[in-house]
Amino acid sequence: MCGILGIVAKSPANQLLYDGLLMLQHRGQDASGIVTAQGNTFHMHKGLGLVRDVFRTRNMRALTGNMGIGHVRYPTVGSAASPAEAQPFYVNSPFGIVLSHNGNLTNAEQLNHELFRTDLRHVNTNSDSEVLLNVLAHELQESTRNCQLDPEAIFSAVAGVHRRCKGAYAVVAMIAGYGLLAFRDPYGIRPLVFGTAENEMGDEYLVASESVALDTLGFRLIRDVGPGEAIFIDENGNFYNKQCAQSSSLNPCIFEYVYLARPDSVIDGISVYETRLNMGEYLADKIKKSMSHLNIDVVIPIPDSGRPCALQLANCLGVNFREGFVKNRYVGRTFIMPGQQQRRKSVRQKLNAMSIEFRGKNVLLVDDSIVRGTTSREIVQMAREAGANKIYFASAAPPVRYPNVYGIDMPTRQELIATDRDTDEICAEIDADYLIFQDPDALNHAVSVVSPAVNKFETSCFDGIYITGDVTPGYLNSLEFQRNSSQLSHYTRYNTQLDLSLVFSE
Ligand SMILES: O=P(O)(O)OC[C@H]1O[C@H](OP(=O)(O)OP(=O)(O)O)[C@H](O)[C@@H]1O
Ligand SMILES: NC(=O)CC[C@H](N)C(=O)O
Ligand SMILES: [Mg+2]
Repeated sequence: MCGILGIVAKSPANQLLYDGLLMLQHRGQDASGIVTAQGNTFHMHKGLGLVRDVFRTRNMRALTGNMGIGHVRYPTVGSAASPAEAQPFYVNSPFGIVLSHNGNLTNAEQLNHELFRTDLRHVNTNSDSEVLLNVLAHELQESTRNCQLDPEAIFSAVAGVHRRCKGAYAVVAMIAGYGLLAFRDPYGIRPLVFGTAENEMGDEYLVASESVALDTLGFRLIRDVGPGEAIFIDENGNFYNKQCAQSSSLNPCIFEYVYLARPDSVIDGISVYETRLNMGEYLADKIKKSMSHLNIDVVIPIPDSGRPCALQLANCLGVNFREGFVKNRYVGRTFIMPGQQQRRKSVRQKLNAMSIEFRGKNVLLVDDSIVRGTTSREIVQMAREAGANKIYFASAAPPVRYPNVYGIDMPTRQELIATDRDTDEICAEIDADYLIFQDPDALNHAVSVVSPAVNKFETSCFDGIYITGDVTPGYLNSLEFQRNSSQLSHYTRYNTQLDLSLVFSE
């Protein structure tokens, strides 16, 4: 779930891109990058680390031009420590294309072979996003073989991408000297919205993973890019769009609503915040039925993402809501950090329990989800150390039992705490006195009730159903094998201050 961004503005785009990436930082903490276009020239700066660490004033100055794309990375393949896999990616032919990708291709290996053997293209990293860019480049070359580059040729190239690529992809790309292209896979798994701002010189456009980037940059949300749809905005601000997939159906990833997205974003017409309140309400209903024998003194959220759900849950139960954990605002999201050791250590650095809220009380801790159990294990222990009497734990999502292959980095069953464990066993594993999970139907309802127009979701991590149809047990086994054998390189933690930035423009 990386963050992607694209802008066609009427004045320099560099600061808008930087500010927009800051708003998407929660979607990727490992690498960041920006490419701007001035005429036919791209200016690129990217590197490992947070947005604020990768870009210095001199880098920003070199990013000239009114059009650009950006990326914040949370890797699903390759290595978090590889500066070469930071995005955007660039190919020089045809025309010069740069691309930012959120998602994960499930047939990257096969495409890689095809690109090398048939399309005569070289992919230099382990990134599926570089594969995706080369497929787009090849299809664009084909679609412009006997005609000029125009929106129709571009849309025909995207249709080719849809025919060849499997998995999840929300993409922004720039074609040198032409404009900004954005598209979403035929299932619309990962989010992508666009909006406009009126300028005396004409309309400006912004495309982003989440609407929160539009809000803060002063753009008005127009709508989401549809599943399978592509939009193209030329350098002069002319807008074109087309459905490029032979068949499409909207199935947004439900985990975006549970955890990934910011609560103040609206995805596919659904307010993330509202869904989290609903999750709290539905969980309260379940608690009233199954936990009525337990005496809860206080509801305590696990910051940050557990907060809206916990608040509503406490309201519905009529129990006091208290902030028992203080969050260190300088420590990022732990779930998307690479490496279990780093994640465990960071939970302790990030959250601290105030014993006044715990001592002698029966506390109900509420989080959005339990995935590897890193947070819940530490948190329960901290609550015990702070003197809690009984510790109950509630998760706004059902148990995560299956790997995700669509852009969330949890490809192996062994890493999931719910694998081969029932609720009682998970409860024992995190050392809580009682554990309760949201039911899958209640979660679906919590999201779909906000906008009944969307009633199908990508829910594979909860039910093991992979909607793209190509994810076989054999594929999952090979993913697990690859991950287990490459764990050392994947989980190597890097020093963000090392001079690892790739600078193309200085
Ligand atoms: O069971 P786990 O593997 O620990 O994963 C689940 C936890 O990770 C996330 O928090 P995170 O710290 O990433 O971000 P947040 O501040 O948005 O809650 C999520 O909100 C849960 O707290
Ligand atoms: N989380 C994502 O969207 C990852 C994008 C891409 N697969 C990468 O690893 O860089
Ligand atoms: Mg959390």
